[in-house]
Amino acid sequence: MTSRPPIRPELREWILSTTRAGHSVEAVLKLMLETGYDPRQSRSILASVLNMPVSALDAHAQAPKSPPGRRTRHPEAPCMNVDGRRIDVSLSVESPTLRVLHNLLSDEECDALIKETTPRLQRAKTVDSSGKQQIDARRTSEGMFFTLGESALVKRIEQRIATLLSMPVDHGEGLQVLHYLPGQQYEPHYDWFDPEQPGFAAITAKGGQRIASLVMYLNTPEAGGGTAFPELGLTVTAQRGSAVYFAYDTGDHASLHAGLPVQQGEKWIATKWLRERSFQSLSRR
Ligand SMILES: O=C(O)CCC(=O)C(=O)O
Ligand SMILES: [Fe+2]
Repeated sequence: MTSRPPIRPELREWILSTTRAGHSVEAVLKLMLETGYDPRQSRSILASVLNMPVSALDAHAQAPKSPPGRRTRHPEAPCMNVDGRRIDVSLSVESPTLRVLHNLLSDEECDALIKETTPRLQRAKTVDSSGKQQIDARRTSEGMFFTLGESALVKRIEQRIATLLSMPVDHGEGLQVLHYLPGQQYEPHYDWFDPEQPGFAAITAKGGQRIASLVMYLNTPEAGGGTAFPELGLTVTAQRGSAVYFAYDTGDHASLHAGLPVQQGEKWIATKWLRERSFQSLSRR
């Protein structure tokens, strides 16, 4: 293992602000070389700050431009036939783009996902402005991430989502499962990453921006626990096997949403976030 040299905070900040301002990785490397950094050192520093392997950096630097971002296909009422299932679209909103879906998952799939998750729970984390996972007081649930295609069940669900939204599986982040107990909630937030945050370049270096979310309910809480969209005055009821899908552009404030406090019983959800570009390699699947 090679240990990485410490990176001066001013240099880190300069790299982040320069890439955030739209300069390519190649241009940043060129500037570093001109300032006197040696080629190997600059690549290693840049890869570390942008949180990507040096090999990905090389591929990035050679690529003339990122491919244009893709968008999900929005499910259409009254229903979509996917994977031998009839998925009902019971509510459609156009701004923000939002769909309530019934029968996305079977009862058996919901129960099996909860069972696979239970031994691996820990306090849910959010991504901080530098791209690191952190415990967040706004989110009091417990949760965990599956890797892409981690189990046969996860793979099946991911494939169903990919077909439903017409988006390759590798544009998805790993499935996140959250567990809320009475009083626990997820306060209002956006799922897209804020370009004003210093870590934006690092968070979006792989996969680009988030473009859509799918929150799947794995059980029906006895009371509370819906997903609220305050800008719409809408609360989607958490119901086993159902889901809320919403798509957004960067800066879309109408997509503000919250997991309301569970009042009685518990709440289990699985969330799939979609990126505009390929987010991960499928080589291990
Ligand atoms: O718990 C909910 O209903 C919403 C979850 C959510 O917003 C998220 O996982 O990003
Ligand atoms: Fe969210």
